[in-house]
Amino acid sequence: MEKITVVGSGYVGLVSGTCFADIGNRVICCDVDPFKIAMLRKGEIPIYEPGLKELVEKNIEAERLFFTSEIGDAIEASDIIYIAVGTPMGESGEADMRYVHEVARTIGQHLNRYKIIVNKSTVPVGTGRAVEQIIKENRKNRFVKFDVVSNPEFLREGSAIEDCMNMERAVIGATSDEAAKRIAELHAPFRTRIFQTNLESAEMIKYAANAFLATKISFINGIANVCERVGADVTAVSAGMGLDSRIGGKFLQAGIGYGGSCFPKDTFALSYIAEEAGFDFNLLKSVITANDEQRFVVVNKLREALGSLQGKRIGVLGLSFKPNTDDMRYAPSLTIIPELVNQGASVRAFDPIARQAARNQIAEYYEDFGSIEETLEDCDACLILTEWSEIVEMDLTRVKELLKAPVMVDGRNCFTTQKMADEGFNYYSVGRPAVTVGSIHAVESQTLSL
Ligand SMILES: NC(=O)c1ccc[n+]([C@@H]2O[C@H](COP(=O)([O-])OP(=O)(O)OC[C@H]3O[C@@H](n4cnc5c(N)ncnc54)[C@H](O)[C@@H]3O)[C@@H](O)[C@H]2O)c1
Ligand SMILES: O=c1ccn([C@@H]2O[C@H](COP(=O)(O)OP(=O)(O)O[C@H]3O[C@H](CO)[C@@H](O)[C@H](O)[C@H]3O)[C@@H](O)[C@H]2O)c(=O)[nH]1
Repeated sequence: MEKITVVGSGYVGLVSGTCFADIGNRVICCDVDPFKIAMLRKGEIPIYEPGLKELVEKNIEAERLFFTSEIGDAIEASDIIYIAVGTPMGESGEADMRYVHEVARTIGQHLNRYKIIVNKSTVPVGTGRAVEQIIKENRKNRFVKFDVVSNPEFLREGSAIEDCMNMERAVIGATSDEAAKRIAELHAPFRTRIFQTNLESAEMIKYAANAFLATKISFINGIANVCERVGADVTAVSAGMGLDSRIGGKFLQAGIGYGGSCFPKDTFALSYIAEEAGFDFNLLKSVITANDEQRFVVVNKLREALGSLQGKRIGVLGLSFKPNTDDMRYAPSLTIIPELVNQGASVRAFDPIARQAARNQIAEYYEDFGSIEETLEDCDACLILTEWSEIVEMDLTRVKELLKAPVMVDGRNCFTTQKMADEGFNYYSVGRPAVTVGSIHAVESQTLSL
């Protein structure tokens, strides 16, 4: 049993802190946000993450999980201190390190005995060394020792508990073998592979992994755009590609590009790191540009399907950057909805969970509704931006009745083209032949014969 303090109780800190508690450790999660801590103490979860509430409650009851905004006290009480604060995108694309540095100062000031400081936030190479230096400069007693370890996090929002409990690997970068061994042992109950390396490589692995996944997505979106123009079907193409184990079938779903709190900022940060180091990472820059452009594919399809967006009413289904999360950071909807409005459309929108979070960001651009039915009533077209299960499973016959005309643009390829042809929709998805019925023949790609 280790005594662990996790500084930062957001998506990563709260989930990993809870999972560390669940495998038998005594964990204090702390945060500068007193409202978050007050909620957590009552067993209320400030974010939407499936299964998290139950696991937090279980570990509070078992007296393994505690919450506080007294960060100094929490640091003094533990032997392993995890840093899990945000590293958002700075003004020039760089990772904004102010929160990590602030935590390092606080740790230095409260270094009352030997501790291992573990960085879980996604940080540029050199951060471990910088954290070490800041702690040294701030510790009151220079004889108190400590070690710094990098242990980047790979969980995905929406399946965070599952990803943490069954992690594919734990990357541990350290300058001290002893400290690395202790963090490896902490992970033993997860029965995962441990990959031990130096601080710098561990920090780089996180950015490289995210940039590679982002590259896969931009690549398949590029292939999808070609597929549309030559009459191929990207779903078949990615399935066929994925059968080659050197390629793998995961992360080859074409759509409206990646969003979320990680890929957009981490690709920018890596591009910035490369530039600072004297390397112009053109491939990565193209991945970013391709992703930005991919958002507009669905706007163009809608405009082509409807002739013009001027005066048209569009029913948007899904606002979060992916299903099973309320996170709106860099969600494609934040770009797409204002663009629809700029082109003269009015927007009605629905999201089962991210409704409030979305409203906080772009409320002036759309009206939001509590159900798919209310949203789509009398709309000129339906636009799918997130593949929430209730959207994928919606009653298409009813959808057709609600819409003025059966026009659907699907940014997530939720339905087979055959199904949509059978249902009688004019259906435009990404990288697949358009399905048209009646008089609307707007998209360049092939029409499915009915
Ligand atoms: N969200 C993910 O899916 C994910 C996955 C892997 C890695 N990461 C990385 O993990 C880090 C955290 O991401 P997140 O999504 O959990 O962020 P978040 O914004 O959800 O949470 C960060 C928390 O840190 C708190 N905080 C800020 N400064 C603090 C301080 N000085 N002391 C105590 N608390 C402080 C904030 O109040 C906030 O609650 C980032 O570097 C991110 O890139 C995120
Ligand atoms: O084939 C795919 C897979 C994903 N996406 C999109 O890519 C984005 C990111 O998806 P996902 O990776 O599932 O979500 P995140 O929760 O952002 O997780 C990523 O970012 C985290 C933060 O760094 C990492 O820890 C995870 O390993 C990494 O998958 C979303 O907008 C998805 O819609 C696609 O368009 N096509």
